[in-house]
Amino acid sequence: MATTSISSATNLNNLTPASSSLQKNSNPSSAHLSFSHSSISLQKLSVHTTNFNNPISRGFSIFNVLKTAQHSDIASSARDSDPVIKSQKPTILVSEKLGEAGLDLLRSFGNVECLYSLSPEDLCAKIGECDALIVRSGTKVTRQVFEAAKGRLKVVGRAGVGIDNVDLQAATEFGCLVVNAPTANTIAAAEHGIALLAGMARNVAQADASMKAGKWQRNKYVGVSLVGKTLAVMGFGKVGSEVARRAKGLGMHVIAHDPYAPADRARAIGVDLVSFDEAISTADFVSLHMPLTPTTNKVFNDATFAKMKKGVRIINVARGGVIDEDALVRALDSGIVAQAALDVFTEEPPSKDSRLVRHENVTVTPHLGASTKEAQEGVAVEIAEAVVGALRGELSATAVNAPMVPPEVLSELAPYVTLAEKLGRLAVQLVAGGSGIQSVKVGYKSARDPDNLDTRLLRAMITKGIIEPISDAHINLVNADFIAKQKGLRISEERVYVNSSPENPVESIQVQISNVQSKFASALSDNGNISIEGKVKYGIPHLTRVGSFSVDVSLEGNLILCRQVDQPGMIGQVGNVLGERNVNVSFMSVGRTVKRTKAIMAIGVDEEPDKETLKKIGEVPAIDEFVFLDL
Ligand SMILES: NC(=O)C1=CN([C@@H]2O[C@H](COP(=O)(O)OP(=O)(O)OC[C@H]3O[C@@H](n4cnc5c(N)ncnc54)[C@H](O)[C@@H]3O)[C@@H](O)[C@H]2O)C=CC1
Ligand SMILES: O=C(O)C(=O)COP(=O)(O)O
Repeated sequence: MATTSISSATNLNNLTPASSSLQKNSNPSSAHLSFSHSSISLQKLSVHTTNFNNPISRGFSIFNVLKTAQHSDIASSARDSDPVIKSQKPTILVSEKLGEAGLDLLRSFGNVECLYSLSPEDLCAKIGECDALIVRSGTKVTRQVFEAAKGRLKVVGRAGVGIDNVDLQAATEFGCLVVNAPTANTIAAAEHGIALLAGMARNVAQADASMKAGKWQRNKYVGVSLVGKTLAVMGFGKVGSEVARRAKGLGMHVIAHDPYAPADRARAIGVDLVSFDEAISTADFVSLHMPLTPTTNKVFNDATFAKMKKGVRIINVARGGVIDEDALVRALDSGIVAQAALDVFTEEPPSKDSRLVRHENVTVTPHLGASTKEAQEGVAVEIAEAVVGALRGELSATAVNAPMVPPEVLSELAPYVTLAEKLGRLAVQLVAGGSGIQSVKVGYKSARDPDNLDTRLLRAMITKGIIEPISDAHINLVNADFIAKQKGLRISEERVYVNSSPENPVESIQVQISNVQSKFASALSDNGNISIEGKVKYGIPHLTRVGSFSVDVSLEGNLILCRQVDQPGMIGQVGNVLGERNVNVSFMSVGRTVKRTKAIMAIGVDEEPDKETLKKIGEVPAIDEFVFLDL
């Protein structure tokens, strides 16, 4: 039995329903939940629907979890010719140049707008109309962008590797998935690194400029050889290891520093993994291939240059920010660094009078590492597939800020995901006004080994079900844990082994809200928690227990729960009230603990009964309490 705590709770005032209990004779208008801190009422429970002709409209894809609309050629040509449907297609903004093959793929799915020179203000003004944004390194996707999107932006696709230009924290808070294209430009970046290494060693750029200025300076541009020299690769990931492989081919001795790289991968290429200090102090050439993170920011500075061999040469095709550029100018001036070849800069483009760029021992290129035809086509397709997949509700293998849930797990969990959300929604509607929700316990009964049951999705959906009806938050797999934590909601999970078919990932899900009053006292179990339980039957979510009462109703439409004295004729009496008011009953189920004592009646209704109808139900003599729930 495993219990996972998500967050510790403070008081969750903003999850406090304001309405009071729905005990018998209460004003039926209170049958409609309203909440003290905002104007959100039960009406909010009708799931937000944008409804383009694809599944993102259905609230949770990764978001609503599963793809429901498949993309066929017929469907897409119909969409293209119908102006109404066309306007319902997702809008994908491409803010930097992207390869045609990727654009074609995007166009087959959504309305694609390519706007390549948007100012930050223009981007913020535009983003509220977009479902997806595709950028390269030149667009800063800041918190302001996510704020301006007002919840519409679902995916940011980074057509490349580095995501340092995207505010990931803000993306996560706003429930926006960020995907990148991590593989298609690896070789291009590695080749550019090698080009800079060899070009720098032989002064190719400087000699070229000199000749174009009419000079012939053979003595000035004597270079250094690469063979037998030591190259330190800093960051032994995809690009770094390809640089290492190529440098070995040039006869260099290659060492690498990477705190996270497996030693056997390095050994396989004939590279020694060493400490940071050993790498920088023994190398003749230092090539940078780590990402820009708070840890790597300006990691090459006065102190680290001072540890390097005099006359060292530096190549940077990673990110400008890993170098303190003023310190590099000082190291170049003092001769510690003989030469530098730089593709990337702290500020891009750097200022025209940048001392670093103008330094005679520095070779520069304008962030061209990924800029080969082949890489750009590859990156464009890689990112287009990831963005389209995300918009369809699939979880991308290249998601940067969401847990990976493989497609087979997603499809298996689909009905349980709906069950989880509905149980969350139902449970929160049972909380009485004045109660602050702090702690939710979720129990999964399953025949599966805990390692074989990924509950993140279910937990996210329960969180969604609990929080969305009573706040403005839109919750998905990306932001569920963050928002729960932010709201002081602690969700603990418990998996209980049951001896049933392991074919079913989950036998039942129980949601308990602790330490609260309930507006439907019968929903409280013996331990005082609001407790409901559900199962998936024939692919349809069912409510199977309320408090200590067994019931069996499919979780569709609206639900009235009544507690009454278990006696003949109750179903008929309530049915009559509803029938007279033209409210169609879709199903009914009665559950009791002991014969002829108390029973719970669960009534599914197609229409929402008006106040008068609810009042009349309350007036049926044997009914002790009732509650109307919007699923
Ligand atoms: N100039 C350009 O056009 C391009 C630049 N890049 C940049 O190159 C860098 C590497 O890209 P990939 O190899 O694809 O990424 P990667 O994620 O495969 O490799 C990065 C490696 O850096 C390592 N690392 C992290 N922190 C480190 C630290 N403090 N010290 C040493 N190593 C550390 C990681 O363990 C990882 O192995 C990224 O910053 C990316 O943005 C990538 C492609 C094109
Ligand atoms: O992929 C990366 O990290 C790059 O730096 C490439 O940047 P770009 O897409 O060419 O602006």
